[in-house]
Amino acid sequence: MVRPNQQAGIHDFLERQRWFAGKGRTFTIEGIHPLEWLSPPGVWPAVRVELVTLRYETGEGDEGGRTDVYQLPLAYRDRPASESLAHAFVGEWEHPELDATVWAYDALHDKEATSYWLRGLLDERAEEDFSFHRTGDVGISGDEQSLVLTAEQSNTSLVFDEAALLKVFRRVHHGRNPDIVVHEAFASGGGRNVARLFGWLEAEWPVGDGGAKVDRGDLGMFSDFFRTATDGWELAITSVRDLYAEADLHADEVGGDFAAESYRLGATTAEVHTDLARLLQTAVWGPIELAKVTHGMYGRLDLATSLVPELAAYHEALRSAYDDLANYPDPVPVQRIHGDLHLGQTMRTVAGWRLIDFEGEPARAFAERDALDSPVRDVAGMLRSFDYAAQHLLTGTERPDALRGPGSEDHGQLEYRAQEWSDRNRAAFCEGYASVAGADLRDQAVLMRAYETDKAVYEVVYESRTRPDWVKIPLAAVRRLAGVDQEAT
Ligand SMILES: Nc1ncnc2c1ncn2[C@@H]1O[C@H](COP(=O)(O)OP(=O)(O)O)[C@@H](O)[C@H]1O
Ligand SMILES: O=P(O)(O)O[C@H]1O[C@H](CO)[C@@H](O[C@H]2O[C@H](CO)[C@@H](O)[C@H](O)[C@H]2O)[C@H](O)[C@H]1O
Repeated sequence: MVRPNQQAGIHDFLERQRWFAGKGRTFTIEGIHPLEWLSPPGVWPAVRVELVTLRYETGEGDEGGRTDVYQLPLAYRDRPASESLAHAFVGEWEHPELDATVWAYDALHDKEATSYWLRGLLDERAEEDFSFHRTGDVGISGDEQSLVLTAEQSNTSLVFDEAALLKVFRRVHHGRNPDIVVHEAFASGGGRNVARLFGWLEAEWPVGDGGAKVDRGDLGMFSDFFRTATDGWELAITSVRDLYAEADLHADEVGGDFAAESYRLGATTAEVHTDLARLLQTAVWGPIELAKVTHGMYGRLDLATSLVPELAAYHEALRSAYDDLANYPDPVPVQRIHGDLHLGQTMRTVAGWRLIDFEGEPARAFAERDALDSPVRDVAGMLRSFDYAAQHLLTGTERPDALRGPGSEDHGQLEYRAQEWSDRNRAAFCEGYASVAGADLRDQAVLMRAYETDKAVYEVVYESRTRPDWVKIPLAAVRRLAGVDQEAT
């Protein structure tokens, strides 16, 4: 039974979380299913994972009536915790099993609670409805304290002693999590460009109202933590800032030129694709599969146009990119890919580039996320990302000083430089990719245009929902891809 205080506390807590994808939509909590306790009886905080099923009552596009299951690990205390946990407070309610009034906190922020996850992995703990699986030596003792990563995430990640990372999946589903499938394939088959897998936590829970049917899925993944790494997005935008600071210089003349890194990142991406093709399934698409994939693209464009009316003006021109793909005469090799590749999914370590987060686009149905696809989708995603890195400072609140007040006449010049930075790094990435793959994907212009269009359309919806100031960036790409602005690629 869901108690009113519990329901209200969890509802409000979800709405405040960066990782909650249902923000701004009306939803009700349909059920809360607790797993077995992680903590022993009689110990505070009492800790367990609770699975919250919610239903969107109304919504935009395809959201109405859909249900989602969110993972909420809770730490119950018999009195309020210190101020430092205030941001993780979920609510206060009567707890019949604990026979007490409890103060509930998000357990992942509570250092006294998170050791149950690390110990669970090291001991390969198994209970009736959850089990930890360890795939190798983690190299830590189990007494390490956790830190929650502050990165903007769709999930929540904890670092133990800068040695192990636990990513707790917030939206859970039946079946294997694609991130674990890919890391497991690399762990067993070799391949150096992704984090080493240490293990995962899996569970089962009833579907709907506790009937006989159960879902079985992954709740979290443990991996190597790259302690020396810097996020690719941060590195790229540092280079762009350097360029703006030296607006009289060209992209190849400034100290922070990024092209050599973009080239290496292209080569790493091609290596990852080669490994994925070697380790997991591959296939070749003919006309039937191309009709299916373009059907998805037309559908996403129609939905996006209904959500963001500004797209209507480009609708027909964008469709032509998909028409060309639907009529593509040659077979198209497909394989497992990353699925949501952008600079924020890359990390530069001292030993080279690494790719993270193989879960696919957060807005996509889980059933579609492990579908085979062309590597061109990932390359197109990265090309979009270089465009974002170059453009985002010219947009909204983050404009550099040079674009504010006196001197803002420089805007045209900075726009020109931004385009130059984007072109230079997009080209370097493709050349690096070709150096390993043996083929330059820019030569596959039909595929490249269709996938880049699909991504830009996705981004228009993503930005209009999450960062309206930034929607100009993908809209500019939409105009270019529709042939309205004849800029360089
Ligand atoms: N193996 C790793 N080592 C160090 N930092 C990592 C690692 N994996 C992820 N991160 C950091 O965590 C952030 C979020 O990771 P990601 O897998 O993209 O999570 P999400 O799926 O929640 O978006 C990344 O932007 C990066 O800063
Ligand atoms: O990292 P996630 O899996 O949560 O991906 C989502 O969020 C991304 C933003 O953080 C979003 O990426 C878009 O913005 C990036 C800059 O912040 C840019 O580099 C990407 O090219 C652009 O697509 C991603 O689309 C979304 O799925």
